[in-house]
Amino acid sequence: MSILDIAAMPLLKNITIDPADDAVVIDGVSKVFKKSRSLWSRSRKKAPEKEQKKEIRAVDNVSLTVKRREIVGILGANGSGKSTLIRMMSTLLIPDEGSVRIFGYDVVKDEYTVQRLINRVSVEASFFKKLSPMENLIYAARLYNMNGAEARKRIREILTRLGIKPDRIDAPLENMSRGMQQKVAIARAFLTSPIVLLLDEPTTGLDPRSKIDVQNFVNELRDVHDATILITTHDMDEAEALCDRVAIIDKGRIVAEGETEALKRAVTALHGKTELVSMNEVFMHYTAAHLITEEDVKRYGSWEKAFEVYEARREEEENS
Ligand SMILES: Nc1ncnc2c1ncn2[C@@H]1O[C@H](COP(=O)(O)OP(=O)(O)OP(=O)(O)O)[C@@H](O)[C@H]1O
Repeated sequence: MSILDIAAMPLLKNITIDPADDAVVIDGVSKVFKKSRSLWSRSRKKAPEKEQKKEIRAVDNVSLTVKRREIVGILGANGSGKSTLIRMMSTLLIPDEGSVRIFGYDVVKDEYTVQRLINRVSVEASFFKKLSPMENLIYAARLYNMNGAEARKRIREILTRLGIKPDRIDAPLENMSRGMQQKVAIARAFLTSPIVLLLDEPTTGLDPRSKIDVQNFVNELRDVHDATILITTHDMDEAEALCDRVAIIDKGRIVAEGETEALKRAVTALHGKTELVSMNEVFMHYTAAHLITEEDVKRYGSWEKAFEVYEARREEEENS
């Protein structure tokens, strides 16, 4: 029996899963935040106090189904709603509208069962920084009722697989780079039960070699251990290398969905090109193409540059 199969067992006792069920069913989900306006914009707009809050539809009527053993990428620019969606799937936020089901269990009604089925990895992982990766992961293993000696062996194996040198495994976490700490967060998710794994920008800040280590591990989790994986990313190469399917999200809405090859073919045809466009072009087409004019391209020198300027402007407006 492999490391991950054993890890899954104690955690999933008493939960019934039908392997024929879809792993994740998101149905018409929305989430609205109320955000205070900045002092600057308040003084400019001179709105009365009670109108000072603006509503942000972070996730807007999203529906998405993920089959068991699928790797699905959620692609979106900064602030497009990716993390909010992932947080609703992992019970950290309650949807305002719609429902999310994980193997048939509702994230609101069956919160505790869902928490045992999913694992979310994110940069803001909470660790005891004075303790070593091994100590932190042993702590996590205890929470999941794993046997100490077994856990120790598995932790060493996973950390080594992720490229953490043996002498760093027992040294304080606070002395490690952000990228290395990110790997420890990934190891923690792999250590516990990866039935559905939610990876929130898992390789942001990692060097190319480490990115490949993580991507190989993600692939292995699906191929060998039947995990279902959702990944949020800005990295189009990663999406292409890893995902069976992607959903592009813009201002909280899914604007395109499908296999990367099919999306590339569709955008190539829409642009009347003969050579297949890149995933970057697909992304830009669905998120901003209609807003960038020929004049913008001329002014900034290239489509990509014009897109960058557009994104920066959008972020600035949002924060005002
Ligand atoms: N707790 C919150 N309170 C108020 N607004 C929020 C909150 N969380 C997110 N938002 C807003 O909701 C929108 C979507 O944010 P979200 O973090 O989901 O985007 P994202 O696609 O994950 O972005 P990034 O790639 O930068 O992490 C943004 O406008 C953000 O400012």
